[in-house]
Order: sequence, then C-alpha cells, then structure tokens
Amino acid sequence: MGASILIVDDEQAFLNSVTRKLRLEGFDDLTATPDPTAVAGLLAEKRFDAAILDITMPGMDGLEVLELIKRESPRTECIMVTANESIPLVIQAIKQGAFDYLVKPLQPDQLVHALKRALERGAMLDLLRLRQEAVRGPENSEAFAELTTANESMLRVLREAELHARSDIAVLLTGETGTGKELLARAIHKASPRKTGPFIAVNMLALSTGLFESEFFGHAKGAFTGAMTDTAGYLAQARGGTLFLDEIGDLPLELQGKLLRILQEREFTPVGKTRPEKADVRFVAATNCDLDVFVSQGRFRKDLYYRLRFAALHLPPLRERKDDIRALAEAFIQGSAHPQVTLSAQAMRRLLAHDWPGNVRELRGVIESAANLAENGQIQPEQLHLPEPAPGLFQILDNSGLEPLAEVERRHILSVYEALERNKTQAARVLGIGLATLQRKLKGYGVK
Ligand SMILES: Nc1ncnc2c1ncn2[C@@H]1O[C@H](COP(=O)(O)OP(=O)(O)OP(=O)(O)O)[C@@H](O)[C@H]1O
Repeated sequence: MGASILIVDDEQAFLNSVTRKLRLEGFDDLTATPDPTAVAGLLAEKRFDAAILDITMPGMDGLEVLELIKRESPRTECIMVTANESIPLVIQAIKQGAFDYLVKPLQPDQLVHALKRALERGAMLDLLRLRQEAVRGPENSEAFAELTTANESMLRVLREAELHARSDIAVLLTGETGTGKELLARAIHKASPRKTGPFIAVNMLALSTGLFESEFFGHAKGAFTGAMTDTAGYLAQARGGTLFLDEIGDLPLELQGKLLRILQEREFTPVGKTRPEKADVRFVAATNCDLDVFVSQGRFRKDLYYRLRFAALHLPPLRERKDDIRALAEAFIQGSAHPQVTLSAQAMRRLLAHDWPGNVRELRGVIESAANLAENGQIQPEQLHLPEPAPGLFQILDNSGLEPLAEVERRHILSVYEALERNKTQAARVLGIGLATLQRKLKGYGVK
C-alpha cells in the first residue's frame, strides 16, 4: 500500500492525464472525481495522505473543498491547481492550510515533485506525532509480515519505517549484525509506492574502487577493454525501485564522494556515454558501524552522513529485546523442515539466558539446527549448543507462574541487582541491557 491520493477537478481530461502520470510513477491508490460535492462522502470512507484540488470548479469551489478536507481530515496535505495565477485565491488557499499550488498547464514532473514533497512533509509530521503517542506497530502489516516482533522499541521503529516508506527520502538503518536491517529494507520497499519495482541489494564491501562507476552507472559497449555489450549498472537495474546499500560504513572515502553526488544530483552518466540519465531510485543504506565515531575519525564523510541521517532508524540488539525471543523461535520452527517441533521450558530458559552476539541470525541458526536434532518432537537445552547460563539467575523465572511480564521483569531485575550488591554496571551487563535502561527501570521501581 502506497500513499492514498484524492484528485478533484471538473475537467475529465485533466483527471485522466494526472491519474495516468501518477500511476506511471508508482502511485496506485488513486481516487479521482470531477464532482467536488462527492468529497464529503469520500472523506467519510477513507483517509487520504494528499489531495490535488482544482481551485475553480462549478458547484463548490476548490477553497470550499480545501476547507472541508482540513476540517474533516487535517493530516491530508492539499495541493491546489489553478488555471490562472490568481494571487488572492492562492494566498487564501495557503492561509487555509494548502501545502502548495501549481498553475495549469502543468510541466511534466511538476505535480509529481510537489506531491512527493507534500507526502514527505506529511510523513515528517506524522513522525513527530508518533513520538508523542503510545506505540503502535505498522498499519500495513503485509509489508512488514516477515519481521516478527512484539517489542515496543521495535514496533516504534517499524512504524517510523512505514511513515518514511511513503516518500522517496533516503533511509539509514543502523544496528548490530543480524538485527534484521536487510529484512527491514525489503519491508520499506514493500510498503513504498515503488513496491512493484525491483529491490537491488549491493554490498559496499564488495565494490572495487576502479570499477565503481561502471558497476553503479553501467557502461556502453566498447567503453573500455572487455566492455563487449551495453551493460546496466545498479542505478539502472533498480530503476523505479529501491537500491539497498549494505555495509555503507565500509565504503572507501573516495567512493563516498561519488555516492553523495548521485544522492544530490539524482543523475548519472554511464561510462562511455554522454547523455545523463535520471537516478529514479530510493536509497536505503545500512551499517553495523557507529557512523558518529567514523565521522569523528575522518573515515566517513560528514556531508554524506548528514544526508543519510535525516531518516535514520536503529534496530536494537536481541539482548535488549528478549521479549521477542519466544515468538522468533516459534516462527523459525514454523519455517523449518520440522514445523511440528516444540520448545521445552528448559530450552526456552536457555534461550533467554544467552546474550546473542549474532542477534536474530544466530537465533535462527540455533533453532533450525536444534529442530533437526529434536528426536522426540521437543527441543531440549542440550540441542541448542549454547553455553551454560550462570547458576541461580533463572530461579525467579521458574517461580513466575502466570504473572504479567512486567512484574516478572521487575522481580528479575531487582533480584539480579541485589545479588550483585547494587552494582549497576555489573547488573546491566548480566541482564544484557544498557546502563541507562537499567537506571530508568530502577527509577521507575522507586529503587536507587
Ligand atoms: N524480526 C525478525 N523476524 C524474523 N526474522 C528476522 C528478524 N530479524 C532478522 N531476521 C532474520 O535474521 C537473519 C538476519 O537478518 P538480516 O540479514 O536482515 O540482518 P542484518 O542486520 O542485515 O545483518 P548484517 O548486518 O550482518 O548484514 C535473516 O535470516 C532474517 O530473516
């Protein structure tokens, strides 16, 4: 599901040409009507992310429609279209909350640009609201279906990812290895208007300095020795879709400059050709490095970092979201060759005790291997091949019965904290959470 767009114009030819153009650009959730009086009914049925409104229409003019939309659906960004640049009307529209205005006849990409900017602004405002709201997962559960999680921080990340997905903004995904960055990049693609286009993943570690241009931009036949045919580069292969730049922190400095230029100019010229082509791709970059540190060490260009940091999402390590372990383990069993296998309670406890330096990828490997070994249909702790947990820490889980998770967590945290003579640093390490998280939780329990 991409952005939902409403188009209202009494000129049927205009409606047809706008709908055609927007469909070509990947917007497939379009509602077009020549009748402005139908808008109230449409608003009652569905929420629109953006609306394109003709200012002068018989029956009910565009300003009245704008007023109605801003009253009934204030988050819908409106773009006004006018046949003549009537300044007072335009000023009035902007005062009433319109995002932009365009004068007919429209230049080919003008409307698409305005629409994308409007959607970007809508998404940013939604993000600001989201940060103040209670956590909700993504609305488009289909696009995010492969990501198993019920963890609060993760749900927030997925919802933010969904909001960014609607625009063409470049997204930066950070997180330790195996936390699901590539999976999330694919979900962003599926939740974007580009979902029917290709998803191309490129590992920056595998790029060779001398071949960057040829690999990214493609080349013409005969451009250099061995160039036997015209060859499309990654930018052309990903046209209309998403280009996933994995391990961006490992891109050599000189190539970072070249990448920045593509991001800024959105154009490239294949090696051996003269005419530039449009870079019609959405970039999603990922790294498990700390780019702040890399920038301060001069290993990563500040300008490129700032360009990417605007829409940055961090995937927490699995040891900070142990509440996801059971659901993930069950999902991996379901997807394995032995979907009927179950997890014994002791095996589950062993999974919870482990720190998971390889994160979800490690958990997946452990579960798939154990499912093969579970001869009696149930996975036992020894089949997980994980190190023995420190003794004593799990007694509290044994006695937990059917208590709410928050209460079990509270008692577990406090027992570890007391057992370690209130040493916060050690307790945070044993619990596998950050020191700041532990301090916040202790404060919430009223404990110093
Ligand atoms: N939330 C999740 N739900 C289900 N599977 C997941 C989840 N997160 C990660 N995985 C699985 O874990 C494995 C690693 O995920 P992925 O390749 O997306 O991680 P990554 O962060 O990109 O790793 P790296 O930094 O090493 O490239 C994959 O098999 C993926 O399907």
